[in-house]
Amino acid sequence: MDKVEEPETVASPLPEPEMPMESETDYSSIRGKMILVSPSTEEYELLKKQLTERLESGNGEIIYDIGHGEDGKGLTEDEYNASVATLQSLVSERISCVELRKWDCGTGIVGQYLLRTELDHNDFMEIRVAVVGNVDAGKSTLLGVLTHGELDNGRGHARQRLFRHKHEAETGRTSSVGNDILGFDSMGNVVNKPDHGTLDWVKICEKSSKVITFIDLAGHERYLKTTVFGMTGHAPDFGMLMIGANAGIVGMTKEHLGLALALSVPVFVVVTKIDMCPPNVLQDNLKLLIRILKSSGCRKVPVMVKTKDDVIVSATNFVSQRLCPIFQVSNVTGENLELLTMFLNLLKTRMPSQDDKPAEFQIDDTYSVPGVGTVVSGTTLAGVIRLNDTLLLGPDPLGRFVPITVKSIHRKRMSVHEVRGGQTASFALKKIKRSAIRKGMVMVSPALNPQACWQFEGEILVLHHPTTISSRYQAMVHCGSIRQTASILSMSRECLRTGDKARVSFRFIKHPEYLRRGQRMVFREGRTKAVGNVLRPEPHAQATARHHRHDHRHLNAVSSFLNVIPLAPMGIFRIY
Ligand SMILES: Nc1nc2c(ncn2[C@@H]2O[C@H](COP(=O)(O)OP(=O)(O)OP(=O)(O)O)[C@@H](O)[C@H]2O)c(=O)[nH]1
Repeated sequence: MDKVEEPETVASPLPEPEMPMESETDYSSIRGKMILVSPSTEEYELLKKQLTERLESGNGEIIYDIGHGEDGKGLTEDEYNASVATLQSLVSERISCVELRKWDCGTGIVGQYLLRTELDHNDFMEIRVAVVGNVDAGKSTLLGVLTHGELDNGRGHARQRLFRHKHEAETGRTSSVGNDILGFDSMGNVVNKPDHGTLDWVKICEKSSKVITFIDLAGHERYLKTTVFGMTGHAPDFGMLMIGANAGIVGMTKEHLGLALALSVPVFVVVTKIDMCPPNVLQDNLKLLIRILKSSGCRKVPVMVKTKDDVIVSATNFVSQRLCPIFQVSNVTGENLELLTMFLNLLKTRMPSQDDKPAEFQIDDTYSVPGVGTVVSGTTLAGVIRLNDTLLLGPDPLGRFVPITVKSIHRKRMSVHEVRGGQTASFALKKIKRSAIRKGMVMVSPALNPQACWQFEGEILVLHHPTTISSRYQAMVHCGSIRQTASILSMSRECLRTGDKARVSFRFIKHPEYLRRGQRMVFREGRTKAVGNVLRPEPHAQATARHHRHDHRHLNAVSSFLNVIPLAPMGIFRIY
């Protein structure tokens, strides 16, 4: 296919060396390229210590720059080789050291290595990617191709494999939202090996150092409730927005992009079907996409990912910056799929494990498994939960929390002894009926002394409402895995219209919930949408109002998203 002329893209920014770490040790004496070339014994020890610290703070994985000295110059070939040899000797046996790229920066050679810790066979890093986008964008096909390693025929071949697998896996599923997994070993190789079309999740997890879980949320408007629940309740690290090259930005595309933006989930875009799209159509659709991403509402920096260098730059700057990488792929010819795979391999979780914090687990589903009993699935938000730990489960309809013991733990259907912050898991629980548990409940360490609340104060921004919202208005609150109708008790303004911001006091209508300050929330009913933060949960006994300072920045950013209105196809604000 003819390459499409570059539309008004933003050039890939030049790679920045990683920021120096905050550390108690003074590393200034080893900050220089020549040190890695031939370090003294003392310098070598400092390098080793620095590397260990960086790996720890990077959750077992970092990208190591070679040749970025203080003078900004690169290395000669010999110096580069000596530096690589030093690096390889610095890392222990259990750390893989893989060259990502090596290039001449004009003043010499520089390079980047991926260092990744090999984990025990029942441990792996976990990245959750929410897959959003309109129906027919090629989502099931892409997931089928990525996870089964076989290209599509353009008539649904890859999709069939995925569906068959899903059907077969049905009995062992751990979440009501469809999931697919892609495992990478410590060297960054894909470990998925379908056996007669079927993927064994336990085998994948055992061989993986990193597992990408795709949370399938894309689809039709009538499933928007599920999409919102998935984006709030499943705590995705990233959003993958799928767009068909021919169709462009249609249907739910903007709605899903807006939702990710409102919830501060970094998004990358995958444009599929480039093999069957006339170049001028592709170019027009990309132009519109870039215009939307760059609009004052989104304020993203779109980057067309065309080379391995673009992948590395995008992946390393994805979390901290406003980058929005855009991939253009074909599931039929396989074009650029290797770039997307490499990008997925380099993604890092946004959720620190926080091992030293008290355990917190949010429940997003419950099951009754024959022979096992009651099983809950969800995400560990902080701390470490081990087999036989006793946690407090609640709140029940009366706002109580009851002690509960963890009988067994599964991560992606694999039996494990513990689970930590940022990881999804399912627990078999002792002596409790499934009917006593509902989505939105939590299991937390007794040290947290959890309190349930019927009421809370939030700060919201109304993204769309046909008329005005006033007190007693009711809508669904989505907050973490909580999904319950709440009624407005009072507001800091008399009434709210599209674009208004206010402090609002809410009351749940059915049962109390466990909320934390600062949690993101979505408030919606039909086409009415608002986003915001929980400012102050009000535990039963504590109704005294306290003054809080708020951070208005995020709401302002989302607020300016309203400027996208003129781009909306029907002239209605359909974007969060
Ligand atoms: N030529 C070509 N066809 C593709 C490509 N990707 C998907 N298709 C075809 O497009 C059709 C729709 O793909 P799906 O994967 O079902 O689309 P979807 O977004 O998952 O749709 P839903 O699952 O219904 O939400 C299928 O017939 C695929 O074979 C591609 O890159 N090139």
